[in-house]
Amino acid sequence: MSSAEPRGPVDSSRIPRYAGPATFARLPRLDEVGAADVAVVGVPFDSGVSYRPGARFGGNAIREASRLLRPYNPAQDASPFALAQVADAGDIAVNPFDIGEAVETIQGAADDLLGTGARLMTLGGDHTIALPLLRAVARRHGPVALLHFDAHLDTWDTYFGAAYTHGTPFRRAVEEGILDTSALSHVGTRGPLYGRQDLDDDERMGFGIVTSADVMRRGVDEVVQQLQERIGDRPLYVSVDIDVLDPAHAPGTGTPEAGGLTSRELLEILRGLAGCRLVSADVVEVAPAYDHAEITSVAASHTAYELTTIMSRQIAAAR
Ligand SMILES: N=C(N)NCCCC(=O)O
Ligand SMILES: [Zn+2]
Ligand SMILES: [Zn+2]
Repeated sequence: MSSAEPRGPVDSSRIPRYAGPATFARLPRLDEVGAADVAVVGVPFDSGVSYRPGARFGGNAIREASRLLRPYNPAQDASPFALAQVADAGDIAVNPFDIGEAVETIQGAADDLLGTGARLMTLGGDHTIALPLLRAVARRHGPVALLHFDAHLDTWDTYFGAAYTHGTPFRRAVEEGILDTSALSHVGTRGPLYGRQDLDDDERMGFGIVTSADVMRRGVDEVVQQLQERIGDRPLYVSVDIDVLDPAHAPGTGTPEAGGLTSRELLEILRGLAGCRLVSADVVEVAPAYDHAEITSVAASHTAYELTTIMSRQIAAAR
C-alpha cells in the first residue's frame, strides 16, 4: 500500500447506513482504491458440508450485518480503517459442482491477493475453504501457527470417501506440512465425536484443545495467556467457525452443537490476541437461512471487525 491516507467507510451520518449495496463495514471496494493492506473477500461455497447447506450465502449476510459497525473500536483503542487500507475485494467465484476445482480456484485467488501484499479477512463459505487459504498463506510465510475456533475438530479423514470437506481441512493441512505443528490449538471444542480415536488422532497431529467448558471454568484471561504462550511470535492464522458460539448466539449455521461460547467470550479472546502476528483470518459457516434477526451474522461481523482491527494495528505499527 502507498502512504496515501486510507479511504474509510461511507459516512453513516450523511448516507443512511441501510442505503446502497453492502460492502464489509461500508468500506470501499478493492477496485475503487487499487490496493489494500487488508482485503475482505467472500467465498460463496458450501459444497463441502455434511449436514445443513447454506453457508454459500454467509459472506453477503455478514456484509449486510456489518452496516452498523462504526469506525472506532474502543476495545482495542484503534480506528482500524484509518490505520490501514481495508477494502472489500468481492467474492471469489467458485464451481459449486466440483470441490477439487473450487479448492484450486480459492487457492489461486487467495495467492493473487496475498501477492499484492494484502492480508486476507475471508468471509465463508463452509470450512472446506480454510485448506486452500492456508496453502496460499503458507506459500508466503511458511508453515503457520493455527488458532481454530470451532465446536468441531475438523481433523477427520474423509466423508463418503471425500478428502476435501468441511470436516477435514486441518488434517489435510497437517499432512501437507503447511501448519507449524508446535502451535496448533482448537478453542471451543465440544459435542459428541465418532470415537475416542478422533481425539487421539488430533493430538498426534499436534493440536491442543481448549474446550468450551474450559473457557467457562478457567475464564478468558487464563485461556488467552495460554494461547499467547503457545503462539509466541510465529505467523498466525485464525480460523473462526461461527458454530464455536452456542446456538443461542449463532443459530444460523449448518452443524450446531449445544454448550458453546458466548459471543462476548469469543470477542474477548480475540482481543487478547492483539499482540500476535496475525497474517490472515477467516470467519466461516454462517448459514443465514437458519438465522433469526441477524443474530449469527451480527456476531460474525463483529468477529471479522476484531480480527481486522488486529491486522490494521500491526500494519500501522510496522510502518
Ligand atoms: N462445521 C464444520 N466445519 N464441521 C462439522 C463437521 C461435523 C460432522 O458432520 O462430522
Ligand atoms: Zn464447526
Ligand atoms: Zn469447522
